[in-house]
Amino acid sequence: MDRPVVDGTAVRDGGQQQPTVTGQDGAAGSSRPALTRRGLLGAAGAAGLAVGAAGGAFGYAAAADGRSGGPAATSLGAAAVPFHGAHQAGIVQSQQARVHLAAFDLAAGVKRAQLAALMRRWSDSAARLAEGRPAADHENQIALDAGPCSLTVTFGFGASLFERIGLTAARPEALDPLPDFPDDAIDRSRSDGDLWVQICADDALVAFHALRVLQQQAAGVAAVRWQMSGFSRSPGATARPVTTRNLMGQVDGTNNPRPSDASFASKVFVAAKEADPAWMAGGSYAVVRRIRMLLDNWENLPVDRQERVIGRRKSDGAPLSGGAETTAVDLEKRNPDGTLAVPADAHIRVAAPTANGGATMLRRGFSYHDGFLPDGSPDAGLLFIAFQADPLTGFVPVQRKLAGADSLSRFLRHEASGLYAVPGGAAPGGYVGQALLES
Ligand SMILES: C=CC1=C(C)c2cc3[nH]c(cc4nc(cc5[nH]c(cc1n2)c(C)c5CCC(=O)O)C(CCC(=O)O)=C4C)c(C)c3C=C
Ligand SMILES: [Fe+2]
Repeated sequence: MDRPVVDGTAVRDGGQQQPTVTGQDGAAGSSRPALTRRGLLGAAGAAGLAVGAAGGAFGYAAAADGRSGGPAATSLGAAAVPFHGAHQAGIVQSQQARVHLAAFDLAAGVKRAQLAALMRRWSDSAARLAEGRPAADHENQIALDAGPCSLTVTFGFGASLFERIGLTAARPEALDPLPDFPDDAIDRSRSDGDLWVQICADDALVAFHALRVLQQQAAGVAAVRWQMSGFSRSPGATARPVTTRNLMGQVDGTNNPRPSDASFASKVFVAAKEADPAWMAGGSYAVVRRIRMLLDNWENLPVDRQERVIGRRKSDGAPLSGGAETTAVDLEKRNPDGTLAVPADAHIRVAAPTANGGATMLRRGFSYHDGFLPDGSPDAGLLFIAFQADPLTGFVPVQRKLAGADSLSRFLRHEASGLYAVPGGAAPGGYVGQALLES
């Protein structure tokens, strides 16, 4: 799982700060200053939104204003991420506490126009829910009283979609199936899919509400193929902003690219002038892998050996070459006995962009735990999610190398896999995928 990448990160992880409305363009400093709950509503009003008529919006608005007599909504509830923008929300923002991933397959015979109507409906609902308003239809009141809780909804298209709606020529080459990697144990029934949705929020009810609304709105057009749920650290759980940990206990996300990096946008998003096909301008490609951790084996390994598997200290995430968590890794550094400080098969050495022709991706994974297997071992691990401008120069070369040379791989099983084209963001009044579906 990976490190928060925008200013909002620090806000979320530390949990002690004021609510924010986080800009979704990902540029450094794109997080807007803290808004009060009244300010949030004021901003919504200024954008021409109908806040406060009935249902969830009224409940939230009234509570926020203190008119309902109940306690005021918290800063966590009031935090909002705009749905509209150049890029979709849910990519550059720090991980929220909860995630639902779902893939949908189109019903037989569904035409392009029906899919366009669904994408419009989904986009409209995602925009409303991200503001703490009720969905336009199929509103079930599960999230009644709650604020938006940093809800983001991100939509993607799988390779199988294009032929189904007669748009084969518009399918990006970058959506060619991922290769099989050594030791993959992929369950295809929990992989792929025509449509992909990533729903993230800092509240479990808010996240499930969005999932249920989208599922019901798709009835007759698309049905759930697979669904997975995950979690990350809750805002306020730590005394100060810190990088989150994964279920192996490692500090995870330190060396993610940051929006302030000069190459960030070109590595993560498809540039408009290079977009091929053109409808992917401002978009990204999401690689999704369900990676089970063999935790019984891992936890039997002494901590000093665990540290050599990753190449970082477990206590604070500092590289074994020295310094603190954010100190640049020195891959040449040697111990007094002449051995490499970061071993040759350490995860961070094998995965590093310098070892993979500059391959870079924005990792935004979540932990999952789905109970215990018959042998008593946890069915738990990482919902690995990586965004990049091109998976052929991002995920693919790195995973190819990891599968052969990474000492972490003997503690992992890749069990499900998906690759999705994530179109650019929608403008108000538009919908995600419009440039494809109305081409
Ligand atoms: C193909 C890409 C990657 C997969 C799959 C992957 C799985 C995976 N990683 C961890 C834990 C950590 N990964 C860390 C760093 C790191 N991982 C990748 C890529 C994949 N990881 C990259 C590119 C990097 C950064 C390398 C660098 O430049 O230093 C770390 C260290 C902290 C950090 O920088 O994030 C940890 C810890 C797990 C547990 C896992 C599968 C379950
Ligand atoms: Fe990793």
